[in-house]
Amino acid sequence: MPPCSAKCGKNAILKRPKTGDVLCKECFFEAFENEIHFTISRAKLFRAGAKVAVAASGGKDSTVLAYVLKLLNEKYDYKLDLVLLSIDEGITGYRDDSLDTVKQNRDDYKMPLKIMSYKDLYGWTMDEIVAEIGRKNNCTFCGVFRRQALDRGAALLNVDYLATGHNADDIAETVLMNILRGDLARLSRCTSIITVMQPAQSLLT
Ligand SMILES: Nc1ncnc2c1ncn2[C@@H]1O[C@H](COP(=O)(O)OP(=O)(O)OP(=O)(O)O)[C@@H](O)[C@H]1O
Repeated sequence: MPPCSAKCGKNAILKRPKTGDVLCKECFFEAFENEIHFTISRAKLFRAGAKVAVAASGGKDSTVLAYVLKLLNEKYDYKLDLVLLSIDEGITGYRDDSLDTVKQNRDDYKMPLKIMSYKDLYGWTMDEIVAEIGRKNNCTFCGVFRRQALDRGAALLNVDYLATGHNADDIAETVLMNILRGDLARLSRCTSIITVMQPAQSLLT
């Protein structure tokens, strides 16, 4: 293994495609957290005292998002009130498992958690919808319902911002999809690895 590019004396464990740096675990964490802090502070993403809902799916992206926002909030004293917001689509064997991870995030990061379910909001679980309409286009319906559920959850919690987690692959996929659709307006807006939105705005932006 080559030595860490940050010259900390340790051996590197990974090479960052973004910069070409080879880094040890500790220096990668530091570089990653510094970049996110730089993005937040340069763009003035949050105002001090704001309430922020982290959209928590239990997957890796939103788990990292919750972790890093909590860490930076404490380290740089953003003065944010952080809460977790999860949507239970009612997909047996999928979301029920990942909600266990979200509950673990709640306990580990000591953040309040609000779970909103399709059943409560719309009267149907996703399993019931699929039983009725079949699997064709079910992901499209589910995505639209989820975005609306997140907006409604954000309004209910009276938050100022809703933060969703996305990685570079997600962004590349979105850019390619927008190119294939010829959607230049959306293409030009796709710039950040963390998308932070006002709850009143559509999550489709
Ligand atoms: N059921 C959900 N409840 C709350 N937030 C969600 C839910 N599903 C997705 N999100 C939010 O939207 C982001 C992008 O979701 P997507 O379905 O693309 O999953 P992903 O890229 O695999 O992210 P993750 O690894 O966090 O699941 C998530 O990181 C999360 O912030």
